[in-house]
Amino acid sequence: MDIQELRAGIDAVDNQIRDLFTQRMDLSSQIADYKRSNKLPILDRTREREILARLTADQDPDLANYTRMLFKTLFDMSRAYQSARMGESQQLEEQIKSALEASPRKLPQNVTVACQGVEGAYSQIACDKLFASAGVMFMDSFEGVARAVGSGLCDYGILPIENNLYGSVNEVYDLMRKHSFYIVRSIKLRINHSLVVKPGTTDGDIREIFSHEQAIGQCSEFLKKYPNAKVTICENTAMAAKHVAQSDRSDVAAICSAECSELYGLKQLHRDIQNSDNNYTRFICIAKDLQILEGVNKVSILFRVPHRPGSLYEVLSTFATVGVNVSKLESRPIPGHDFDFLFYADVDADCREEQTVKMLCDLTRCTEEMTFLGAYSEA
Ligand SMILES: O=C(O)C(=O)C[C@]1(C(=O)O)C=C[C@@H](O)C=C1
Repeated sequence: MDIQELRAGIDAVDNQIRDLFTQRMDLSSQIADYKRSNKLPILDRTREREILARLTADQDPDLANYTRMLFKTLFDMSRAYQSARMGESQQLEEQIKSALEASPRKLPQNVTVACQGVEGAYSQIACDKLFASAGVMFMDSFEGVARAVGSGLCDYGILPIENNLYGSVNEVYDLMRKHSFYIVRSIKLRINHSLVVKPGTTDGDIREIFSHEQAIGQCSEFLKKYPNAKVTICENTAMAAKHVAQSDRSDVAAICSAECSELYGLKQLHRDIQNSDNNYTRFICIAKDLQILEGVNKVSILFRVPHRPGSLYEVLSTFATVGVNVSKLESRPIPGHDFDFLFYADVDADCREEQTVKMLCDLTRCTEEMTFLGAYSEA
């Protein structure tokens, strides 16, 4: 066969592919309508896997790889078509616009705020800096804080998100996907830890040291001075201090703040014991509904991209196109999904600007999943 005949054959096949593609996209759009009415997510990975397995089962293995590539691209397009149909980006645009109109200008003051731990926790110190006269409700866990805000029990919640020396508080990142809440403010708190004991306890007595794992990590150099002491992790530094204060033992110590030491009647045996003086923790203030307060300059999002070359690049280039700096990019494995990761990004952008809203809408199209976590300023 000469090349002209072969090309005529390809043209005929291409016409069929185009017609079948149109037919497929039309069916996909009808599925989008069904999913919207039944509140189902666009992505159905099990269904995609089933299709790939069925189509490649009796194919030559070399060709099967190409079939997989072709169909993964078709799924990407199908999902993008569905999300445009479902108006995901339009919903986001409307949500931001109505929050800009309805939000208070500043954080209201006579409110109830959920913090994890007990009196004296660093979260409470962060809360006191953001709210002059809030009622604080203490929760057992970070998840308790997210739940208190989600259920409306508390107006706001405070959660630690990262420490510049010890890194991210992974549990809080995981909560962002599990619970629906928005970041409305963030605050950077300088953290100075002390080693505290009951009056009378001396350095030589110490056999066990209690604290939160982040504080233990931040004081790892100092802890080398106590090779014989057991280090025990607590939920929170304030809980560690309370535990030491209430213990009958005189061989225990806690790592916590100076404020906490005073609150529980303990003595600071050593101050500023953290590995570096440049020790900061960022806390986020969360609310159930989106609130965009005055002076916002940061946006946080959570997203998932397909496993194909260039998919993360596409997201990053969306930021670059509008000249937006990415101040943080963190990836977290998705529980129950092998080697599937979620990305969390903080970007320096003003949500009151049209181009930021457009950028966020573009992101809903080039990601498999995109959650807008809020627009806020950092103190
Ligand atoms: O079957 C579905 O649920 C669809 O939405 C269709 C489709 C596809 O294009 O085949 C698209 C997205 C899903 O992730 C799975 C499959």
